[in-house]
Amino acid sequence: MEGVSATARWTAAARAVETRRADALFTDALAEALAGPEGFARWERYDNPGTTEFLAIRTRWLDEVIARSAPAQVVLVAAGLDTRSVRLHWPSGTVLYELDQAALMEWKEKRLAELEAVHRCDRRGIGTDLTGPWDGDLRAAGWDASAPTLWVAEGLLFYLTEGDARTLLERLASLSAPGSVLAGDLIAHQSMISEFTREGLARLRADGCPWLWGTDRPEEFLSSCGWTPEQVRLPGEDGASYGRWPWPPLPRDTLGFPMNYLFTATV
Ligand SMILES: C[S@@+](CC[C@H](N)C(=O)[O-])C[C@H]1O[C@@H](n2cnc3c(N)ncnc32)[C@H](O)[C@@H]1O
Repeated sequence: MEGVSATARWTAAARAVETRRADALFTDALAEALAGPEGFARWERYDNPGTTEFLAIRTRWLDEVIARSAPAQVVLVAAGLDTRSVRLHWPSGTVLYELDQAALMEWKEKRLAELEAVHRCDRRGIGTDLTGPWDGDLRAAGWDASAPTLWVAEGLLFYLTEGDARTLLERLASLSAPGSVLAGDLIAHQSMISEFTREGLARLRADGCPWLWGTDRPEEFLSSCGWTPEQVRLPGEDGASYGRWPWPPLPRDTLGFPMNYLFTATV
């Protein structure tokens, strides 16, 4: 696994670390095996104050969005080594589509089979490039354009150029039947210039998986892509702390601090 795909092992390692805690916000029993030594090496290499805490909060927050929305079809846009198909309880009949780069999906299928993973929904993995015309691959896998979809773009948008992220979100909006929801995360532009993240950013760049952009106006960005923002939260804010965020929530215009936005939006 190379380039940006390898970042999936980093976030799997972060889920494994959370899983080991007595007060874990979720249990991902496969994360340790999926991360492997490479994932843990990256977890150490990219760690910044708040990074591991944020990844745990993000996972839990999106788990709750999924539980609340409970749509019949869910698409993990850049699924990486996510194991929600195994670890969440899905209403019967749920179809979960996982999109990610072909090499990653191939590796993941093989590893999940070796680990004898038992999926609790109808899971369909699709290898595709999210900067290309990927929706044909999704349709071919059985996705129903006439039914609402919950799209989950977790840990993806800042690895794309702003133009590619915009094209992707616009395409998701145009594909979405009424009642569809988009959930995910964005990084703040400030994080790209913060001293706190400088070393981590340089390491990501050196490893061929740089963060490419961020925005300090998440609501405006989502609206301009055809989405109506519903919830936008910084870690530590109401409903996005879980006792895991060690600092008070920072005002949005606190310059120089790394920040991540969690969001939901509707069409
Ligand atoms: C940090 S990982 C996040 C994975 C997963 N959502 C998680 O939270 O663990 C970023 C993922 O984006 C995927 N990705 C980045 N650019 C992509 C593209 N153009 N097409 C498909 N997948 C892409 C990578 O392969 C990788 O799995």
